[in-house]
Amino acid sequence: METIIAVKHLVNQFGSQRVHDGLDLEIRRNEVLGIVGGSGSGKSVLLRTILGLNTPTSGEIYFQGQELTGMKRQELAGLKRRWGVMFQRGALFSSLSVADNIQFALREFSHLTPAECRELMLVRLEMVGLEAHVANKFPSELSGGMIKRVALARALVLDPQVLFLDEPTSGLDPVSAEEFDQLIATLHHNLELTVVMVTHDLDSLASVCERIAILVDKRIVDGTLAELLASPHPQIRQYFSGRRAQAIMRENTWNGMPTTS
Ligand SMILES: Nc1ncnc2c1ncn2[C@@H]1O[C@H](COP(=O)(O)OP(=O)(O)OP(=O)(O)O)[C@@H](O)[C@H]1O
Repeated sequence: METIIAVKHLVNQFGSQRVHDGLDLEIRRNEVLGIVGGSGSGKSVLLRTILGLNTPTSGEIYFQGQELTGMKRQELAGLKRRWGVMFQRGALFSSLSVADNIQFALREFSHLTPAECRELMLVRLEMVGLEAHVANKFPSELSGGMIKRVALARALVLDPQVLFLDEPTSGLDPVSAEEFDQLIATLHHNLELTVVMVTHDLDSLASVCERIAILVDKRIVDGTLAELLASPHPQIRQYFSGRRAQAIMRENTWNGMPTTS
């Protein structure tokens, strides 16, 4: 499968703390990649570096073969318009209605008329399973699950090639989290989206992610969930050894899924 984003030889150091040390990662077109790792292992810093929100100590990021690091700001902004990002907790503008939150980037970056923007906004609302009347509400009037869906609609508004999700199911009850996972899987399938999600949610890993990149020893080890569960690496074993992980492994019946007992 074609590589759409490549991270090469990435080093991130804050003072004396080295978070990434020669990290390589390939994101393949049209896959759902889960990024996992223990608390403080550097998942957010990795995501922020790929998104251009953190300047790395050294290393390169490529998008469709073009090196982003060192690219002119305007050129970079043009390329990144093809990326949708859903930050943790939604990060909606609290003073704007749902409609205006979703239309924000459209107004800024597209040449659509206000009527066309509204129409596209309503299409995105429907895509994420929300009814049209939600458009008139404000973030404070929404449930946690609805906020996530609005944030997802906003991330999809410019028709991205790549969708980045930071802890998409955090704070949701198990039923809402499962529904959200299903929504992501459906959108991935219908829109042929490449999806990159940082998550602690083992259900999401099991049900949505086709490949998993785990941060260990300041670098990435990647594979399918089955491959990582079979890994002899002590930190990977430790990450997946909790009772919750064991329960998920028992509940799921993938072909060839090994057990770690
Ligand atoms: N801007 C910064 N300045 C200094 N240290 C930072 C900065 N950003 C992150 N760090 C440090 O880098 C390390 C990795 O942080 P990061 O937020 O990427 O971890 P994480 O894997 O996302 O953790 P969690 O799962 O708990 O959110 C942490 O020790 C953090 O304190």
